[in-house]
Amino acid sequence: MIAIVLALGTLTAVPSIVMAVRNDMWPIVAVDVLSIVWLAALWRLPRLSYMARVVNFIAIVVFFSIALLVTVGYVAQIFLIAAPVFAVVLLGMRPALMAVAGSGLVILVLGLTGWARPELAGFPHEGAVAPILATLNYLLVGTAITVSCGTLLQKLLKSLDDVHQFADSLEDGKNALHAVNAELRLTAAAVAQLNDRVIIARATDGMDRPQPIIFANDACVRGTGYSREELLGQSMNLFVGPDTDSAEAARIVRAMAHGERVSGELLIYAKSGTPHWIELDISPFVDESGALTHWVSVGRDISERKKAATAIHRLAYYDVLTGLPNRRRLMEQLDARLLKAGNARGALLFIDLDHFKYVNDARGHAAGDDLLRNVAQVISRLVRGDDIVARLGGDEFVVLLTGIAGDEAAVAAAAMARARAIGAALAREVSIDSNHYSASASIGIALMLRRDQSADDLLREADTAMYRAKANGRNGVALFESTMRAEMEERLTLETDLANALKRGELAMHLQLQFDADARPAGAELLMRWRRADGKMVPPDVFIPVAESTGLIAPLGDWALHQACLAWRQLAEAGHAMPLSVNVSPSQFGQAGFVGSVQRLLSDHGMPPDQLILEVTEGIAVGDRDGTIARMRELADMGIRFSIDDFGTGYSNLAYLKRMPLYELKIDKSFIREAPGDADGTAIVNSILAMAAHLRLRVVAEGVETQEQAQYLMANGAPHMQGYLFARPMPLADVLAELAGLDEAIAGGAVQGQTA
Ligand SMILES: Nc1nc2c(ncn2[C@@H]2O[C@H](COP(=O)(O)OP(=O)(O)OP(=O)(O)O)[C@@H](O)[C@H]2O)c(=O)[nH]1
Repeated sequence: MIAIVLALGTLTAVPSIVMAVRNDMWPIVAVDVLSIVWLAALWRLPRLSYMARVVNFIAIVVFFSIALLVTVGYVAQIFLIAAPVFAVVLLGMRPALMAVAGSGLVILVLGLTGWARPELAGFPHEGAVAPILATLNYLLVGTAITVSCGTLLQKLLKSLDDVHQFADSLEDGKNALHAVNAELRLTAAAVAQLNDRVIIARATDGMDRPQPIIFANDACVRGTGYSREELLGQSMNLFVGPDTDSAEAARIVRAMAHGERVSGELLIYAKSGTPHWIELDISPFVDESGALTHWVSVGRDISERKKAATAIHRLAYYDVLTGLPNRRRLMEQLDARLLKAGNARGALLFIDLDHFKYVNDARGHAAGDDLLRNVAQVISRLVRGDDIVARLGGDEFVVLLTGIAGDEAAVAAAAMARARAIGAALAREVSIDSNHYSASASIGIALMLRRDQSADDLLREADTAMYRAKANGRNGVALFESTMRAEMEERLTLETDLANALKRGELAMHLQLQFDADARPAGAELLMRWRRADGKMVPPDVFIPVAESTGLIAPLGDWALHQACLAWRQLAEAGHAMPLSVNVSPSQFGQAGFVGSVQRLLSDHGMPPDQLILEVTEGIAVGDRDGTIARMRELADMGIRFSIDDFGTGYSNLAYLKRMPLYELKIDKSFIREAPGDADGTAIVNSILAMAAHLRLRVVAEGVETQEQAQYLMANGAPHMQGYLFARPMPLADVLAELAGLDEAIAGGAVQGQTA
C-alpha cells in the first residue's frame, strides 16, 4: 500500500511542486518533498515493524494534511479524513476513532489560532463559532465515514472468516470422504481376499423370484469355477445340483422368506459339476428404513471335514478289510428291523469258516485276508434287496434274510435253502494269487419269529446253532431249536462264572511232570483246573475257548504265570528246582506290556528266566509276525525259553518257525496215540523228531500212556516224555510228594525197574 501511495503521491506532487515553484510557494514544495521522501524511506525500510510503519504512515498523512491546511487553506481539511480511514483499515475501530478525535482537535486548534480558518457563509469570519462548527461537522462526517468503513471492514472480515471456515469444513469433509473411501476399499480388498466365499445378492420381493447376485469375491469365483461375469445377475440356485439335500435347501429358503438369518450345510456344485460341501451363513441386510435390500451369504468349503467325518463313520460302522457293516452297524440295523418288522418274517444266518486259522498258518495272514475278502464278495452276491451282510470279526459273517413269506416251517425251509446255497458257493474253488482255495463254513440259523426277540437274542441263537453245526462235523447248516436254549444259557452262565472264578478262587494250577530219557524228572507243565462252585470240574478244552472268546484269557494267563513263579519257588525250596512250562495264548502274548510284566514277575519271585518255558502254539505268529518274533527274541534274550505246543496240528510255516528263538517242540498227543501201531502216525512222529534234531530243538512227546509208546520213543530219538504213564497232572503238594518218593526210589536203585 505504501508503494501505491508513494507512486500516486509522487504523481500528484510533481505538478504541485512545479506550480508551487512558479508561484514561489516554497513551503508547499518543502511539504511535498518531505512527505515523498518520508514515504520513500518508509517503503525502503522493510525491517520496521508493522506498527511502526502504520504509525509513521498515518503521521505522514496527518503532517501532510496539517501542512496543506496551513499553507493552502481550510480546503485541505479533506486530507485529514484519510488518517482515521487508514487507521480503521490498518489498526481497527478504536485507534481510528482516536484518529478522528485527534484530527478534529487539529482542525479546531488551527481554526481558533487562525492558521487555517474555515470560511462559513453566514458566520462571522472572526471568533470561535466557525472553527467549532467546522470541527463538529468534521467530527460528524469523519466518525460516520470511519465507523462505516470499520463496520464494512468487520463485516468483510467476518464474511472472509466464514468463507475460510466453510473452506476448512469443505476440506474436513473431503478428508473424511477420503477416509471413508479408503476404509471401503480396505474392506472390499479384505472381503475379496477372504478364503470364505462371499456373495451379495439383491433382495427382491418373494423368494420365488431370483435374488440376483451383485457381488462375488475371489474365493467364490475360485471355488465355483464360474467367472465373476457368469455369476453376476444369477440366482444362488445356480449351485444346486442333483444330490443337494432339497429339504435342507427348502428350510434355508423358508427362513429367507421370513427375512431371517439362516445357516446350514449344503452339497453344492461347481461349474464343472464337482460337488462339494459348504457351510453357509446367509444374513439379511436392511437399509436405514428397515427395508430388506440385500442378502449377504458367507460360505466355507467343509468338504475335507465331511470327508473326515465320513471316514470316521466308516471306521466306526464298517469293517476295514471287507467294507461290510461291522458288528455295531449290524446290531443297529437289526434293532431297527426288529422294531418295524411287525409280523414280517426273516432269519439270521451266522457263518463261521471252518479251520480258517490253517489258511493263516499255511499261507500267511495276507492270503487269509484275501480269502476273507473273497468270502465277503461271494456272500454279498447271494443276498437280495433289503438283506444285510455283515462281518462280525475274524472269520465270522452274518446275513439277515428278510421278506420271507409263509409260516415257521416255510421260513425255516427257505432259510436252510439260502444257507446251503451260501455254503455251496463258498466251497467253490477260487484262485487268489495263483493259489487255489475253497472255504467250508458252518452256518447257524435263527428265525425271526417272536415279537420280543431282541437283536442280541437273535444273534446268540444263530451263534448257538452255528456251534451245533461245528459240533456236527463242520461244513454244515444247523437251525436253532428251543432245546439249544439250555445249551446257550449254559454257555452264558459259563462266561459269567468264569469271569468270577478267579476272584472266587475256583481256579487251581496242576503240574504234570516231564521225564528225560533216563526217566528222571526234567520239568513240568502247568495246567489250569477249574472246579465250579457246585463242585463240577470244567475241562480246560471247554473253558479255555470261552476265555479266549471273552477276552478273559489275558487275566487268566497272568494268573498262570504268577502261579508258575510260586510253584517254582516251592520246588526249589524242596530241592527240586526244574524248568516249568506255561501255556501262553496268542492274545496274551500280543498284549502291550507282556514282556515287561513277565520280567517283573520273575524278578519279584526270584525265578531264574531260564527256568520258565513259554508254550505257544503255531498260530502265535498269525497277524504281526515280525512283531511277534521280535517280542520272542526280547524274552529269549532275557533267558526265557520257548516251546511250540501241539506241534504238527497246524500248518506251520517252517520258514517262520526257523526265525523264532525256539528251544523245544512238543509233539501233539494225537500223533503219539497212533504210534507205534499206526504207520502214518509213526511216520509223522519220526519226521518231527528228525526235524527237531536238524533244528537242534529239544522234543517233548505229550500223551505217552503206554510202555510201547515209551519204548518206541526211546528207540527213536529219546525225547522227553509227558503222559499218564509217568505222571498225571496233580496239585503241587502231590508233585512234591511224588518227587520225594522218586528221590527215595533212585536212592534205593529201584528206578530201573519202573522204566524197563
Ligand atoms: N487273515 C486274517 N485272520 C484273522 C483275522 N481276524 C482273525 N483272524 C484269524 O482267524 C482265525 C479264526 O479262527 P477260529 O474261527 O477261532 O478257528 P478256525 O480255525 O476257523 O476253526 P473253527 O472255527 O473251529 O472251525 C484265528 O486264527 C484268527 O487269528 C483277519 O482279519 N485276517
